[in-house]
Amino acid sequence: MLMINLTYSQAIESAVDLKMKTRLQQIQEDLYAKKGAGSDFLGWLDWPSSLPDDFLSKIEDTAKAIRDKADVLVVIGIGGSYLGSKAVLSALSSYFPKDEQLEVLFAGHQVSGEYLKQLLEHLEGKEVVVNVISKSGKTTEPAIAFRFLRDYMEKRYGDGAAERIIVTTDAEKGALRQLAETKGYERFIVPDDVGGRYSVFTAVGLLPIAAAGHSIRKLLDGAKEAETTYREAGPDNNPAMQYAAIRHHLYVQGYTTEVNAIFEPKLSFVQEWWKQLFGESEGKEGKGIFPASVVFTTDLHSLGQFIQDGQRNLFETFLLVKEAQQDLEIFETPEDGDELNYIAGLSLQEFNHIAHKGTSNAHLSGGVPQLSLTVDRIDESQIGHLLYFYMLSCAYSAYLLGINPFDQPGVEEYKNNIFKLLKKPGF
Ligand SMILES: O=P(O)(O)OC[C@H]1O[C@](O)(CO)[C@@H](O)[C@@H]1O
Repeated sequence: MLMINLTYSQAIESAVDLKMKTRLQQIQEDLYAKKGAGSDFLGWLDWPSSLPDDFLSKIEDTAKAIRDKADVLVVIGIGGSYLGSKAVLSALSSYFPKDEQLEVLFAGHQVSGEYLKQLLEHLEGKEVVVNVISKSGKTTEPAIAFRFLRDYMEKRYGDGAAERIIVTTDAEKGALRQLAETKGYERFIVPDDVGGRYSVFTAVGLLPIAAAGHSIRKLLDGAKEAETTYREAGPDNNPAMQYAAIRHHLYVQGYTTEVNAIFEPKLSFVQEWWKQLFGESEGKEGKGIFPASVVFTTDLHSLGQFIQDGQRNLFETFLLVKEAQQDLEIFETPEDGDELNYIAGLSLQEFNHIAHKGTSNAHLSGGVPQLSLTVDRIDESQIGHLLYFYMLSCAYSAYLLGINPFDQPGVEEYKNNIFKLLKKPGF
């Protein structure tokens, strides 16, 4: 069970006052009645509890088929079609995967010729499956990557390439859907009412996660636990509401940047996913909190200075893990040449807990308001709970700003400019 521990008492006391509680209750009512702005995109809200078993079995069977025939799965996608699975895979997989495990690699999340060329070289001599993911089916970066990967697969496997390419896209629209039909690729659907950054529990996230051998049922159990817990709870005992309320309270006082801070580097892509979720949902109409992230203790030796002493417009949210899955203990040496014997017996996780305490106190005294979210450990169910928690809280947070959490009109601006510069027909 996820715990939210809000360490900035001043913020808690005044953030969730009576007026705020009334606003949160109204948002809750509208959210579940699907009455708020963007309510056509609320498919994710009860998604974990309404997933049919045969859908999950189909994902698991396809995942097994991928593992049976491939050494490498290349997942092509960008934004919400990439970050959800990348976040979960980074959190759950070993830092140094074993050779016999399926290697999951990503493409189409940037446009680097060097990356793509080296990726194609890396695939030589390995058995490959490609999962190309795009809700719209027309995003340029993954389309470019897929053109190269498709060509590679067809040259290498001939007619057999079609059995090694899986498409995840809209049921009806988009160039990718059309291509999948023409070529006879296996298809998974991105539901109409789920936007990219809310799609981690659909086939978008689930297929790559299952292919890597993680339990999607446990992941969804965690999400389901969050779904049911936060659906009923009111502002006094609903951390998803409280996190949104405190962010909002700080925002109106001029704290316009939130720094998400972790001590476990495995969570760094959860931070990247969180940045898209909150940034793309809230950054509109001249409003929004800028989502930033740091990995401690690494960044205490770079950005720590700014957080401690720089411009006072930021607040910090620690994302903490109570128990480490694996740990090491600092041992004594007879000569004590590095002068570390004084901490002999201390585990590295204990070191991080102490580092958190020291950092938190320092930053509080530097005038940085703080929250902390704690998960018991990093496993499928806790990550499922955490991601659902963030999605729900993000909806509350955007509604508190008076913003539609589910569109991204600003993204079109740069896309149109690029198309004009590229002289794309029709632009
Ligand atoms: O899945 P698609 O349609 O390729 O979109 C990828 C990403 O691009 C965006 O539209 C922004 O560029 C995101 O909202 C989305 O997650």
